[in-house]
Amino acid sequence: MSHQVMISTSGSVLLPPEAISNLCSNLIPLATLLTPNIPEAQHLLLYYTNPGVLPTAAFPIDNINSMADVVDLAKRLQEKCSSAVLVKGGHLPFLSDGSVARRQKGKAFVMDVLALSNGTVKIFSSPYIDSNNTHGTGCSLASAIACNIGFSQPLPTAVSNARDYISGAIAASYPLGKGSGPINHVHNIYRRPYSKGRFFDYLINHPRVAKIWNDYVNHDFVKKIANGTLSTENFVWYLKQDYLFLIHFVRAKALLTYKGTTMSKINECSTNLSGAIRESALHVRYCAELIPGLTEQDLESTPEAPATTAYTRYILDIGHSGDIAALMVSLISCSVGYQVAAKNREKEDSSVRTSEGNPFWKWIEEYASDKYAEETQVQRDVLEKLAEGFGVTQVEELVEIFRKVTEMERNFFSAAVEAKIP
Ligand SMILES: Cc1ncc(CN)c(N)n1
Repeated sequence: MSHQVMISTSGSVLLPPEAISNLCSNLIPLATLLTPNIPEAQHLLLYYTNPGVLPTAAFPIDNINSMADVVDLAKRLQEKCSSAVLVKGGHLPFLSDGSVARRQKGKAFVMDVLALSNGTVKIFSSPYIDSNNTHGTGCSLASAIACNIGFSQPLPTAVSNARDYISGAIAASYPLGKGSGPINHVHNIYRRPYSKGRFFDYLINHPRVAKIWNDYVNHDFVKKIANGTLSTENFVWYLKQDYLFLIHFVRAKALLTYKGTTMSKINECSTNLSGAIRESALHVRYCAELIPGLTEQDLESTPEAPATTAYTRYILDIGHSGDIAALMVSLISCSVGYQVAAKNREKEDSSVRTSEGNPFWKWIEEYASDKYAEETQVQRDVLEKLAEGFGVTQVEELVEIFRKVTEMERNFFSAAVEAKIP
């Protein structure tokens, strides 16, 4: 890793032109990622387009008027140098409508644009923190990304986690010395390994979980639902097993409600209870549509498949032996995973999915719906609030619970694809 500041936060050009050309010819070709601020990105782009004319002063940032301009800058620079490029927007906060905030900093977001060498672009956004103590932000961000890459995180995850770390470090900084104070690098040393409001993201990106989560939310079963190639028999097999699953899921939710010791917690948990009951009624209707004459009693008397037994008993066991946090974590992969899985398929184009005339498409619509999103959001909010008080060992135990249930979700989908129906 090398970190070289070309243009400081205050706009001073810190590298002479010869050094910039050296940087571009010798160092940048070796880099995995460049992390320029906007003036640096403009300087570098100019060098690549016309190496003979290197300005000695920074560009005025006024010529960037929208998010699209930053995306364009990142993409053009990425195309010129072969490494990925993260253009940092800390100098130029945006409003939520994508326009430049200029003097309305309180309402603004910091947007960073990552242009990857495969042509994709990712935009990261976080609330602008109004602080003078931002000294060393750029160097620390680059170092944190490098550390995360060292932990084998994919580049977008490494960037996202490093940004969280930096936001926490700015929020927890002190005005030390004269002028801009430093960010607080040790802000999370004795604390939790995730920032406020990001516990769920921490879970799904955890090295022991990430692959299983990805297999689950991009499972062939859901792909086959989305393109209509699943057999009706396998879909009905799944609906029956899922109906049995939901019985125990609702029981576990009831247990969660029981564990709530304040009226507001009881209220939040019971909202979700009715959501799961609504889901099971939907399954009964689906089954009756696909196989006329099939009743709720038929669903109830279906023998449980091993994947159903394993998953439901595990959740109920956590419900009996664990606390409210453990039970919430054991239930959240189920709720949010379906939403992500359905959304992943819904956003694909018609060459991969078939919504018209596809008897299973309603399944995608249900789990990608705003109603379902509202229900999952309530659960996420409750969990994030709880996560503000988790201890270090507790976090490790919760990761393991989440890993297990996510694996069981994946296995449940696999069982539905693989079921041999006579
Ligand atoms: C097994 C399973 N997981 C999740 C969901 C969505 N609540 C569900 N219905 N069934």
